[in-house]
Amino acid sequence: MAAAPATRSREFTNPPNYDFPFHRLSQTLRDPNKTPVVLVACGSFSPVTYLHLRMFEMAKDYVRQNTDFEILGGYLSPVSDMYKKPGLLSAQHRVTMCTLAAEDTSTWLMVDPWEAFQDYQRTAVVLDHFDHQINDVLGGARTADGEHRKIRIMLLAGSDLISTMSEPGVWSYSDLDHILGRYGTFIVERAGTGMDQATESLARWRNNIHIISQLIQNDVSSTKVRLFIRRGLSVRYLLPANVVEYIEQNGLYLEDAASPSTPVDKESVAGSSKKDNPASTLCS
Ligand SMILES: Nc1ncnc2c1ncn2[C@@H]1O[C@H](COP(=O)(O)OP(=O)(O)OP(=O)(O)O)[C@@H](O)[C@H]1O
Ligand SMILES: NC(=O)c1ccc[n+]([C@@H]2O[C@H](COP(=O)(O)O)[C@@H](O)[C@H]2O)c1
Repeated sequence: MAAAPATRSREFTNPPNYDFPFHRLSQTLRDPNKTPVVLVACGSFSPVTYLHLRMFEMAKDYVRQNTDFEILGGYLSPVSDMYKKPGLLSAQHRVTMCTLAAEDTSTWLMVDPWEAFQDYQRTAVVLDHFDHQINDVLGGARTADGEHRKIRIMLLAGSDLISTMSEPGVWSYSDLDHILGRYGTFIVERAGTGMDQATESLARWRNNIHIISQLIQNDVSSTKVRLFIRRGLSVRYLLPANVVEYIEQNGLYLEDAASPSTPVDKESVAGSSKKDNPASTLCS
């Protein structure tokens, strides 16, 4: 297993009026023999879909059947507007849609707006922020006997995101070592990205990489949802009903491109390409 990298700075910049959400975080470990874990999914969520929410359920099943972890909570962390990805609606709308989705469809998912409402933050820093809030500020978890346990933060991602970790220039080595060496990840298989390709060159952290097969293939993507809306097609049952209503009420995604810097014809129903994404060169 890779050696844990040195601890980073614990200085974090919070957006104005920021409070870390923990109303659904369990801080009691049911099984004292297990390692408490919180899952964090980073992404655009423009808009959030049922697939984003299902990733957490898939991870929960996987964890119960294959690991000695116990999941105490899950977070969606929408990326900052400064990420400037094509189709990225304002953070305000994306955070609201994620909150509507999580509150309405789940009992254990929360939305953390920390990353969304400030300058772009690298994923390694986002995970450090969660570690700080959950372990340093909230004090981690306790067993039924009152014994303290540190909660492990782990990244939950689709295989397309993980495959970018093998692309030159997108992630720095030290960030990868921090994310995969110190925290670890659950990778949900995604149509169009082979797992071998996705985990190519990440072998040194293999003990911290858990691969989850999609037993029911579902290839909903935010790109397809945006395209459907622009074409006047229904997106009902691809995302939670209250999110569909919010999109309709606010007339979202009707414009040709949410990002003025990127022509809309770079998006296709087949999915967005990281290579076309100006935000994809993000090494520190
Ligand atoms: N259908 C899916 N299967 C597996 N993982 C998914 C799926 N859709 C999204 N994810 C994962 O969810 C996370 C957040 O994704 P993101 O917000 O980029 O959604 P997206 O649908 O890929 O968006 P876009 O189409 O705008 O690129 C990423 O880790 C991504 O890999
Ligand atoms: N170097 C990095 O930290 C790095 C590189 C690429 C993507 N990411 C993150 O991955 C997520 C990608 O989201 P999308 O799949 O919507 O592009 C975002 O949260 C982004 O911040 C981080």
